[in-house]
Amino acid sequence: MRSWSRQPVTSQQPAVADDGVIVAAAGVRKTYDTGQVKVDALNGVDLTLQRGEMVAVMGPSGCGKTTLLNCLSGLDEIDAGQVHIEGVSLADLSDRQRTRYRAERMGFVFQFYNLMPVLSAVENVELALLLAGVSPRDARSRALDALGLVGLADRAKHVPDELSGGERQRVTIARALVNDPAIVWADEPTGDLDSESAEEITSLMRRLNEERGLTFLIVTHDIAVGRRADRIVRMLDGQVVDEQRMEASRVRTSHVA
Ligand SMILES: Nc1ncnc2c1ncn2[C@@H]1O[C@H](COP(=O)(O)OP(=O)(O)OP(=O)(O)O)[C@@H](O)[C@H]1O
Repeated sequence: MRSWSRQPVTSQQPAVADDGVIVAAAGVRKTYDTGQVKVDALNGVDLTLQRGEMVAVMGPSGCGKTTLLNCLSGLDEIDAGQVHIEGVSLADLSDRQRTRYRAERMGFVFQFYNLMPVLSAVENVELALLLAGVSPRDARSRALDALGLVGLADRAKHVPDELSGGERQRVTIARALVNDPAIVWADEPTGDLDSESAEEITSLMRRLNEERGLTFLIVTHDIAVGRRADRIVRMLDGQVVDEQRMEASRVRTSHVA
């Protein structure tokens, strides 16, 4: 397998900008064109995230939250505007460079886990590392460390079917963390969970944010998640219409492990 390069992804730009801004988006537009209908999902979004922030994106169904997450993370291409992550303009990267950048610098958590059903928890967590050329021994050790961080060291050998919803989501968080990313994008991470598990997952993300300085952008309908964030960004009809700082949210969180 090829080795994993740590060089900047473009020659013109640094891989890491040090002004405290991790995400800078300006005038972002996205239109879905199905052939018959055009949907303006994002209508000029400006958004800045500071390194180490935990931001919740909220708003009614269909207002563009998931589209925003996909466009900011480079999963989807934008039609106008600019997105810089750590000073890197995603538009200046080839598909291959963008994929590599995502793998090296970003983690993802989705509502329905996206775990491989035939793989155990530790195998799910180490998979991306193995694909990136990390040796099996290192990958296993890092995956076990990540499972330890989310309090699941004793479930490493379990397949997803043998885990609760909250435990599965902790595996996806371990998977998102294992490459030591700069930012984690989470789309409805508590959407499939009962309220107790949702609270555990929210506390876990908060703890990882506070203890490891990990930046989170979380798309959510769950106001309990919003209350634990540093900031709630509210969207309507493809635009950011309001931002609310949650001053009291940075309190010590209980450990899940
Ligand atoms: N692949 C697609 N093709 C066409 N239209 C799409 C596509 N994805 C999203 N849309 C439309 O774009 C708009 C924004 O969708 P998006 O999923 O971003 O909203 P959302 O705020 O995340 O909604 P929800 O809270 O229900 O998940 C919606 O009108 C949706 O129907």
